[in-house]
Amino acid sequence: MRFVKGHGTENDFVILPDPEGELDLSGSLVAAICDRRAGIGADGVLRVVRTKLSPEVADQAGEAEWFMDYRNADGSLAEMCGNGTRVFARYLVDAGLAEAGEFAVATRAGVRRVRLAETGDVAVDMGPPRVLGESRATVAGREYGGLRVDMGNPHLACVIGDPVAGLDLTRQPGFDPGAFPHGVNVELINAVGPRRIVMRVFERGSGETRSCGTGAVASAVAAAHLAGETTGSWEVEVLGGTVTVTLDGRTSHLAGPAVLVASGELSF
Ligand SMILES: N[C@@H](CCC[C@H](N)C(=O)O)C(=O)O
Repeated sequence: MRFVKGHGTENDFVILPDPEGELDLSGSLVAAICDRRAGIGADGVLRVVRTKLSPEVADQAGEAEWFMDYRNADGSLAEMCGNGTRVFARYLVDAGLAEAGEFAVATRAGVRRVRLAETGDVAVDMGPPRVLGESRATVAGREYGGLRVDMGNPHLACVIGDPVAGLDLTRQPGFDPGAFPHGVNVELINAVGPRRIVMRVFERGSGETRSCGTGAVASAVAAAHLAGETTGSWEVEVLGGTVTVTLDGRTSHLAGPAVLVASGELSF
């Protein structure tokens, strides 16, 4: 099985080209590939398959030729992955499957438009964030209030007003299962300057990761909400670098580096 490895601000993925949809990608195979000692190691898998051959998103085939079939490191499915979409776009162009410039990608959360800049950055229109109210997360016995933000996938974005570096995110933060029946990605955020925030994230299905695109947008939305703003650009510092989130009142954009670092043959 061919694979390519890539990352967006160190949110890393194993890309599996499967244009004709022939791969039987079980949850246990995904978990084995993502294992950082016995496998390649990654936060998730991006299967590259033609949209028209994927019944769950075939209605997007008129707009997007390729479907980003995203799986978390534990093998679970997720609706959307912001950094994954950017790395997926980089792969499509490098593999000659899409023309550089602007094009659409199918995801479980709907069509997302991506744009490759000459600088090497990849930007994606992430769609309108939906703010669903407030909730609470518990980290190492301490409760934090946060905003529930739906980015196609569920987020609880908590601006904690303190540095996030020392937080223990080795375990899943506590959350209200009534508010998040399918689990949640939890962001802990500190505002460090005008429209500049530092974020750490515990991802549903992957644990703490060094970046999360949907989480960065949810975090910018939470910081904006607290500041009484609805539009503007936020620099979001994550463990793996910095991404830029732009909110325009209608939709949201995520931009940052997306690179491919290796390719090879899997013997699973
Ligand atoms: N890292 C991703 C989000 C991946 C999915 C998430 N773990 C979930 O289960 O919703 C991103 O960059 O958005």
